[in-house]
Amino acid sequence: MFEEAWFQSSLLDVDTPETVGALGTTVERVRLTDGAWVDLRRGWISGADELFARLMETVPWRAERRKMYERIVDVPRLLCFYADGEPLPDPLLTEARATLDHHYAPELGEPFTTAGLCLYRDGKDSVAWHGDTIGRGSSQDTMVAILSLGTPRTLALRPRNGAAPPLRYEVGHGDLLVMGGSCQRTWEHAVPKSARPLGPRISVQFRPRGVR
Ligand SMILES: O=C(O)CCC(=O)C(=O)O
Ligand SMILES: [Fe+2]
Repeated sequence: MFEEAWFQSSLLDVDTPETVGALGTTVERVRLTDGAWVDLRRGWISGADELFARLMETVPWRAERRKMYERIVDVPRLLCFYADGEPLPDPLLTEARATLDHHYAPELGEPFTTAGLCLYRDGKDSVAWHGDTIGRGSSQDTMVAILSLGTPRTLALRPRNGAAPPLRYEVGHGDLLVMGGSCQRTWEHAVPKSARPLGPRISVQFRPRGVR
């Protein structure tokens, strides 16, 4: 139902063939404080309408509940996690990951092995301020590469020490944003709720083993 609304308002690129673009010099790096950085590659995947539709359809999206401040609350987005060694839900994501590995392996020193998928059904879905610090990201430099599909949303970043104002990146259909260096432990990120009626967004987070 909600995907129809999004397609009616977009029909962005139905005639464009699905392509995972090159990275190389198309990636723009923004250096943050404390050894954190963000890479941006707008329009990395073109012709991604069909990919979006396939993921909506084929991923076994799950609602989760979590304990927060002594209460059990609904997680405000749907989730699906592909562990190390599990096949990704779409061949285009496998190709995207191979392209990331080719570009980042020299700097990262290891491949991206897991994929976390989030579905933000509308503007009320969100992720609160956090760093991906469940695993090694709490103590080591690492990378988290995020592919955005569907409705553009704001990905906000702020330093944990409060020394700089938050940054806001509008991440759109087919865009790649990579958080690197110390970003998970020295900065936090969030996808804030929006008061505007928004269509759905899918985010695919590629992470190395042991980063969560
Ligand atoms: O949706 C996004 O782009 C970010 C998701 C995120 O930060 C997470 O799942 O850890
Ligand atoms: Fe995160």
